[in-house]
Amino acid sequence: QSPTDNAGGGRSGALSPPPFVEDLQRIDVNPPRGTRDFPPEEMRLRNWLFNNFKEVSCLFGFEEVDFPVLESEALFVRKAGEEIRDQLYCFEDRGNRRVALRPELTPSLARLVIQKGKSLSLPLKWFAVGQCWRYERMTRGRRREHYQWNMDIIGVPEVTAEAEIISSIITFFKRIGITASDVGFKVSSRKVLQEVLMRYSIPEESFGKVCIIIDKIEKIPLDDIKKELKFAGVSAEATEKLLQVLSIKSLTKLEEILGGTGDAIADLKQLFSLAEKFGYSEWIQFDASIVRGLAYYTGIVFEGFDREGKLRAICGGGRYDRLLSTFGGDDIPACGFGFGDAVIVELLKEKGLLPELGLQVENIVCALDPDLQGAAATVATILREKGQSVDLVLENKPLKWVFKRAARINASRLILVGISEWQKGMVGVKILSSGEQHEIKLDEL
Ligand SMILES: OCc1cccc(Br)n1
Repeated sequence: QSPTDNAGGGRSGALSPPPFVEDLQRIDVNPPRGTRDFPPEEMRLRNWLFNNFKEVSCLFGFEEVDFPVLESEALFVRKAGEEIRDQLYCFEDRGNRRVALRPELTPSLARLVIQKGKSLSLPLKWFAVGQCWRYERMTRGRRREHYQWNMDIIGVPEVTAEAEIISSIITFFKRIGITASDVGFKVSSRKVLQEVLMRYSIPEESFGKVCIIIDKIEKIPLDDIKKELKFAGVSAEATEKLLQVLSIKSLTKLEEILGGTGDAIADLKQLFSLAEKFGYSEWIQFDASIVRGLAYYTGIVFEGFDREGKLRAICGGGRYDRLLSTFGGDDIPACGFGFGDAVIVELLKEKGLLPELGLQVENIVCALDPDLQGAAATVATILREKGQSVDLVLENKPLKWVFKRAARINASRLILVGISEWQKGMVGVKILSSGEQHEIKLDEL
């Protein structure tokens, strides 16, 4: 709509709609179900959070990457019964291609690593912050999108990689005021389950599916878990053994049950020893029930939890040494984590740790006379070219309005462009915190 179309609206304030609009239905001005807008205040908090994600990633020497939000559906169609598959936001595009809004970032990362192939020098330390989607029936009123911070180390088979990425998350928590009294990490290894299943000759290809069933152990009745395990080919005896092992909370006990020769125990012992050296032992504990809900994990798995038990898992991750070969690539050992942007904000609210993030502008510049609007623009440009932020008053407004806006935007200085000062090549400056007022030359701004 151009300004001249102003049908009946006054010079100031909202324009009344032109005649043809009346017979249109007003659109729904809310964002689509399960999605969020980020108006300025929410966007400041989001930027604060993401800046901490990125600063920690760079502190650990990681490089930022990103991928399309839209991916081929084939990237996510794993057959292990994962919730992330059941809730895939997928459709057929106008070219009849099956596509999906990514529900996570790791498969895209794996795709890019395969695509780049031999041109990459390992190890890779990549991070990303990206919006991920799920299509969940709104019966539960949950969100359909969130932003995930991911850090991944590709090409390191040793547990030092897992120890490093856990250290990065703890560094993040400490930066934003979260302590080991607020949050802990439950750590286990899928090799624990694997060693049990192998003793009962459960085929390797059932492994991912069994883990997904076990991951639901606190979400559905135990009888349903047993039924699903039976359907997956796990005998009643094997199921009982599995459940017994899953209740173990100490490495010593686990070693008694599994024996001290397997990789599971060796990996976990090494991780806890490295935790000591990194200085974060108080943050982590062994918990055999942790399997995580993604089929592709093959080793150490972990999840961050709030010790008050009020919130869902804050973050989670683990080792995934076989993901690339599922896409036809050569396997490269890898581990990483995902950290969503919603639960952490709930935790910060709970702990009274949300930062105060008001708008801050250094200068508000105002012409005292409509004929000086051009002069005010000149002053604003001089200040901006010096790297100073300026809110330029763009209309002829009473001073009362200007002071009110200056307070709302937390301006430090009010620059008044008046005719008498301007004729001397000067402007009026008012320091808003002290009220002190003086005239200065333009080159002293
Ligand atoms: O935590 C799983 C997940 C994936 C995509 C979107 C949202 Br909301 N949540």
